[in-house]
Amino acid sequence: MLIIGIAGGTGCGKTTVVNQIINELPPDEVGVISQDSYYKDTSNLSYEERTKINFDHPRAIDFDLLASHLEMLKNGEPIHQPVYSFVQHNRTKDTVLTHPRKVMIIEGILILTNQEIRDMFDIKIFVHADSDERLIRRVRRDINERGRDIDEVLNRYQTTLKPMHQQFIEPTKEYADIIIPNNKYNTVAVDIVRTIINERL
Ligand SMILES: Nc1ncnc2c1ncn2[C@@H]1O[C@H](COP(=O)(O)OP(=O)(O)O)[C@@H](O)[C@H]1O
Ligand SMILES: O=c1ccn([C@@H]2O[C@H](COP(=O)(O)O)[C@@H](O)[C@H]2O)c(=O)[nH]1
Repeated sequence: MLIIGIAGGTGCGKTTVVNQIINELPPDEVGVISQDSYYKDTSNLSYEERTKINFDHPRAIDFDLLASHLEMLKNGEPIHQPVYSFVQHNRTKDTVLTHPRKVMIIEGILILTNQEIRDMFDIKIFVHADSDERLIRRVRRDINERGRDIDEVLNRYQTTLKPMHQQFIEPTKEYADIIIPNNKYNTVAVDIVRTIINERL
């Protein structure tokens, strides 16, 4: 199994890059796991309390569960990947049965911050987009797809996203084997990653 980790700040285009990579690959040979699925279960908190959680700090992520799931996949066992709701700020009761594939892609803002997870990756990729570009994309996406308003997105950006990005996410760029510049759509970089995967397949 080839395990690829794709990190980068919110809105840099991780999900888009992953979709471009897997688009022309055989679906039964590639699997995707999102770090977002591994936000800790916070059902013990009220909705109001959950809105105050710092979702951009490594402690928000259940890395133990993610590590054990990756271990299971490596051993050829399927996992029940949790499903997260950005509207409820919590895990749902659903899970997605995820089978081991020849290539597993794990994407998320914080996945390179955890050494145990980092050491499981055969290839580490960091997607870079400038912070103004990421903020513009985040505003659009959170309002259109995640039920937020402009004040919520901008407040969260100033108080949490920006400092957490500087403290935890940007420094993990140094662990990357490949850095993909993604201020514009980068088909060349996507083709290179696809070629590497095809060689393995
Ligand atoms: N290179 C790009 N140029 C313009 N818009 C982009 C680019 N990459 C992604 N986007 C858009 O930006 C938003 C955030 O992208 P997404 O892939 O969800 O980022 P991430 O998963 O890193 O948060 C989406 O609406 C997506 O369509
Ligand atoms: O309940 C939640 C959980 C997380 N977030 C934000 O999501 C991004 C990470 O997702 P990307 O797709 O990589 O942007 C992170 O910055 C969290 O702040 C949220 O808004 N609500």
